[in-house]
Amino acid sequence: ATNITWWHGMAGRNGEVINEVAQKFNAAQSACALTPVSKGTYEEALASGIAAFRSGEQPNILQVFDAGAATIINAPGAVIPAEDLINGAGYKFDREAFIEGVRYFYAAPDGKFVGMPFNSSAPIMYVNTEALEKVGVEAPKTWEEFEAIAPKLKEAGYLPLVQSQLTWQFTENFFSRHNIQFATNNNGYDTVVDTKINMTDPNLVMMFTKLKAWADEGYFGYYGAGWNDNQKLFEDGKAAFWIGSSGSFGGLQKTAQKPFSATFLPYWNSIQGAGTNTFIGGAALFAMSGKPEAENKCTADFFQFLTSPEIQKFYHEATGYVAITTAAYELTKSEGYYKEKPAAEVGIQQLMLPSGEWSKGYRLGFYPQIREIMEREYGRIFAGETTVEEALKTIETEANELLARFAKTAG
Ligand SMILES: O=P(O)(O)OC[C@H](O)CO
Repeated sequence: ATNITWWHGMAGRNGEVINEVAQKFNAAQSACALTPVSKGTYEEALASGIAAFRSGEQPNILQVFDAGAATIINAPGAVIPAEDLINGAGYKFDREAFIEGVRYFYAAPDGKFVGMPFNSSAPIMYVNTEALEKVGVEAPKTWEEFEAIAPKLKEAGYLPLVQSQLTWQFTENFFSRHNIQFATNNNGYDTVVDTKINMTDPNLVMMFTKLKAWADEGYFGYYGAGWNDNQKLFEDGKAAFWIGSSGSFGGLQKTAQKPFSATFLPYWNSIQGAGTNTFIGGAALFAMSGKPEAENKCTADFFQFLTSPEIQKFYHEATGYVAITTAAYELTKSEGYYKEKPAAEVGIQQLMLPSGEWSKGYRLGFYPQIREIMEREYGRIFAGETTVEEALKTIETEANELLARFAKTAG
């Protein structure tokens, strides 16, 4: 068989499921043997993949997360667009088979899929149903409703709110959920040249001012920037709400000590036009160039295998990442899975909420580094070392420097 490798950035339950997907592919045919290799986090997988490409040691397939989209799509000659690879192998790539949210995110400006959509997610709100029943309150749809019930939850001994990613959930998706422009040049999708980020938006200032006030009042817990730093209190049943990835659903079913449900990421009712959809999180798979023909054919076979409704459904149900093709979503629905597990449908429903001009996410260069700046400054806000205004201004200034630098490297 022809051997191909797949570098990824997943751990825990989601890492196990990657191995199961590879086993299914290997069992389904005999021409190709796929080996998945964990490279650590998403950030580490991207960095390893780019470094390996420079030294000619790249894997056949590299998983790249949303924040790395601009980096990989603008890396000259690093990848073969998924669509070209699949069509070149004799399959027919069907853009329309994919749900709308994934159609543009990893695509070139002309709509061609550069990345192969794989694990797509939405930031949703997980709900400790026992806590809500005890206190006699409903899960909030808006942050105003959250503010109204937070004192009651605290009074009953619960930490009202935790989250796992202030960058993705309270920054990038804040702009989507409230339909506010995040960056110039069409949120960066049109060009990398002279693109500037909008971190000093008064609404974002308000969101972080509220989070800090909630933290001071004991309504919100912040335990660090690591994605796993903040979910334990929810798993243990001590927090009422946790904003997490829909892709954490599979793992949470194993770790949650208390029954839970899920609902949409809240928004501010006071912000006009709010309530739009969030954009897809998670990651896509990129076929790296410089590989022999036979290996590329195996990569194409694997990508094609991934689009089958059965594999999609398996992956969706095992992890909580959304079904990325309409056929897989319909298949899952028709089998009654969401009747049994309504929380598993929340992610895709949130992606399918009415969209707005600015709810489509962003494409910004050096974005993993920009997130590091955000994490540093957000940490300083909660440690009381800076004000929200100062922190956001610092992020904006440093991010714009990085964006200008990226425009130069991308030519
Ligand atoms: O936890 P995931 O895989 O849904 O990813 C969340 C973000 O999109 C990562 O940037």
